[in-house]
Amino acid sequence: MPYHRYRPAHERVSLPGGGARSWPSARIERAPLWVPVDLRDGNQALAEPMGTDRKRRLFDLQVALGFKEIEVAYPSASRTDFEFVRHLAGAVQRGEVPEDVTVVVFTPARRDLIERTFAAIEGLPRAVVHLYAATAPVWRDVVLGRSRDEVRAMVEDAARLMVKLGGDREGLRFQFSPEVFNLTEPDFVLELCDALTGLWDASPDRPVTLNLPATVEIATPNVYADQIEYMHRNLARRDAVILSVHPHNDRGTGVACAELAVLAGAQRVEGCLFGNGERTGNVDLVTLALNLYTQGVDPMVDFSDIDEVRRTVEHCNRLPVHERHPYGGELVHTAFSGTHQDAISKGLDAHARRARELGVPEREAPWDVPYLPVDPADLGRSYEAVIRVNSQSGKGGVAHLLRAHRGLDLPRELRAEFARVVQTATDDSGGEADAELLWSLFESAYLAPGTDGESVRLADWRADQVDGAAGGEYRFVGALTVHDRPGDYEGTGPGPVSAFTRALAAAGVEVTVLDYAEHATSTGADAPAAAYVKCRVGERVVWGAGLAPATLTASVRAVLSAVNRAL
Ligand SMILES: CC(=O)SCCNC(=O)CCNC(=O)[C@H](O)C(C)(C)COP(=O)(O)OP(=O)(O)OC[C@H]1O[C@@H](n2cnc3c(N)ncnc32)[C@H](O)[C@@H]1OP(=O)(O)O
Ligand SMILES: CC(C)C(=O)C(=O)O
Repeated sequence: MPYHRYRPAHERVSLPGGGARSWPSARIERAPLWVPVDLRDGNQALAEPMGTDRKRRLFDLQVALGFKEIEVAYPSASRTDFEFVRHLAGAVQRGEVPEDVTVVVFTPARRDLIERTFAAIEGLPRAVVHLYAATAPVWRDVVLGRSRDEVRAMVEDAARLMVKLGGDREGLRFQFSPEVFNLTEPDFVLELCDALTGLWDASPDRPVTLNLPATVEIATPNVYADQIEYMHRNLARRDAVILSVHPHNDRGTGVACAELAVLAGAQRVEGCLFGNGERTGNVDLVTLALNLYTQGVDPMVDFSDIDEVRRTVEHCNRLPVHERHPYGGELVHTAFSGTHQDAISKGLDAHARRARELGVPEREAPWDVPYLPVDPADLGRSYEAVIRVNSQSGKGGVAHLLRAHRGLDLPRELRAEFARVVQTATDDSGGEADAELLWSLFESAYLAPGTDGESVRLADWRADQVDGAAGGEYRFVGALTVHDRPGDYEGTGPGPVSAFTRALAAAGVEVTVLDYAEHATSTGADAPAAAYVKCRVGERVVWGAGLAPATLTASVRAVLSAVNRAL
């Protein structure tokens, strides 16, 4: 590959004086103003641009999520976009749009198109008109065919026209974007931006937005951060400027660029939900906002039902969101691999314990669960999807699903044993074992023994305490069929389970109980009981399990399960 055709970024952009920087040691402690541009920049990247219905649906979603400034159209580009702005003007007048929401419309620096843009926003009480022009050398030379001075004149003419058409209109503000800011000479951008804030008479009461796009990402994010910090330090009328950024994602570092830009002084970030947009997309606002959220900073937007947001965005864009997309992808909170599942399962238990100790609901307790940077419940997701089992899963994941779906808390050794049963099944199928399949594997491995066709069957049994016996002896009496030979047997022991093993011994089946556990499968007096026993049966050591309304019955079934598994 002829890599020598490409030039490194430091040869293409350099800051006067090398660029002083304070951003490396800064922290983001509050959310910038997020401005979704899905309805303009995102829309212009779609094979089938949105009509009014889809645009309105996405706009309403963005309002509901809490965005306060929303770029809605390029009204001079098409009738659809013009009409959408007219539609919104009606919606605002009907009170359908909250008063703290401002719409932004986008225009190139061309007289006819600017006039059309102003016609579109007629009657809108609050709006930002966003002017853009290409300023980077290649664009000046190749696209516009204009020198720096000619570009400056073009931009200033456009800016003056905007003042003429709406300069004294209350509720109207102006925005400027030097296209491909990150490839434009810093002194030229500064010159243009300062000229515009002068021309538009930017003031703290009526600030101008200067939006500095990484139209095409060309360098590592630290370079963009330096460029933004340079502007932040050198812009005139800084207190009358809202410094905004608009990163694209050509190098896959749009999020990093936006975050470093905010560290460097940006106050506003334009992007799209789930990163739709030209080529590799605009920076993803969902990721940015939730990155802040998971640092304990209020993101000022609400993604508590992330799946609904994703579905709406997919519907409006007619594009899928990748399953691995940060925060919102279908699989991002799911672990298939054994050690991750084990850690998550232990982490969720520890979290529940911590909440109990602190006396707070689980949703309020500090979050520290391995492999899950965010509590899926905060995004409207259930824990059910967190652990999914396939052949790469281990005992932790298998045990978690049995506990979550069936209330079974298997002893550690039994977990390992059952995990091998599951792995054999998933290795054979090559697929996933969902909660239903796990249950049926557990049933046939542990709960089915003792039914018809098994080596040892038990019918009509009783286990009673023997009156007056020292230490409270038990007697077990039952009809046992061993290898198809029926008989009535009894045994006594210090507990009902040992009395049962003696009855089994009387029937010729030698069983020693090595370990035992039991628990209720849910809360409440009627909760069915689960019992687990580890037995030596002849030469073999096996686990058995039993479920029943009463603990004693569950224990007897567990012993029978072990015996039949061994035989
Ligand atoms: C980085 C960005 O996202 S920029 C926004 C990009 N978005 C879009 O282009 C979507 C909407 N665009 C459109 O519908 C059309 O391009 C229109 C209606 C704006 C203009 O259409 P046309 O007049 O047919 O021009 P065309 O689409 O070929 O655009 C190229 C012309 O625009 C000029 N141009 C490009 N950017 C600008 C600008 N910011 N200001 C003024 N003129 C510009 C080019 O120099 C070229 O002019 P030329 O024909 O004299 O060489
Ligand atoms: C902000 C505008 C000009 C834009 O969409 C870009 O540069 O990517």
